[in-house]
Amino acid sequence: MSTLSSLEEAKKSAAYRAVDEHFPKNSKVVGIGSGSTVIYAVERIGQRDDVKDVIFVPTGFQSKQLIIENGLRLGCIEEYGVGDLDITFDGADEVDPSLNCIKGGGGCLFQEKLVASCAKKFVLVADYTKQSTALGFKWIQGIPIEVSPLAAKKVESDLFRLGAKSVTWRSGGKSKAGPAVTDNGNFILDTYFGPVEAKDVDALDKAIKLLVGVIETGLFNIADIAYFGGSDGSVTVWNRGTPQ
Ligand SMILES: O=C[C@H](O)[C@H](O)[C@H](O)COP(=O)(O)O
Repeated sequence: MSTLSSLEEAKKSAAYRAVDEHFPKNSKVVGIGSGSTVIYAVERIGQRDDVKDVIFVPTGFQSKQLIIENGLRLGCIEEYGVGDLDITFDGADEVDPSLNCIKGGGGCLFQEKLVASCAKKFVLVADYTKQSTALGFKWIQGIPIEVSPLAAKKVESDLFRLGAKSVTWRSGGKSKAGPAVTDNGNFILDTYFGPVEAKDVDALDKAIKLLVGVIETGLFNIADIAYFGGSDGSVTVWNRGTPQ
């Protein structure tokens, strides 16, 4: 009998199916995202017999460890440009029916967007709690925005001017006094704008990116397909361009 909770089972079914349906034959370079769902994607990839010569590019410390622990070949994003990765698998914090998503709940948004931007295909894996009608409807802790520590105060005031309802400096929690520090040495401002309609996501992303001091936002509009595991073991698939 499985010892996984139904939420973990949901993540696992989504990740396993996404890998089974999309891992490219004869692939050379594959991007690996971060978070708790992508763990199952890497587990499934590690079970394949055609990955010995494939290079896996991580999106931060956690995914680097995942690649190593699953006996896969580790690469680095510094070697690759747009279109050089065959595919990237990654998790998401909230996804709308147009496949816009919020990412960065685990603080890995910058490297995740970088690696996804270099891939020919970007596949999301998530559990059913991430399916949403509009970004910010369910993920109310705010869009993660990675900022240079030097500019955090300045960007915070900019974000309020852009219409943010709240800006929270992500904390290091009990294990670190002061702000959380990303794998890139930056801070994260979790910024809540209220629900963002799909047609407004791009404009909001661009407006935030223009602020001096912003490294990257957790708004992504580059996914090709999303797999959501259900609590009953089912998997729902959302495709770009197909009404959900
Ligand atoms: O920074 C973290 C990433 O964007 C994750 O992919 C995202 O938070 C989803 O994580 P999980 O699969 O644990 O829900």
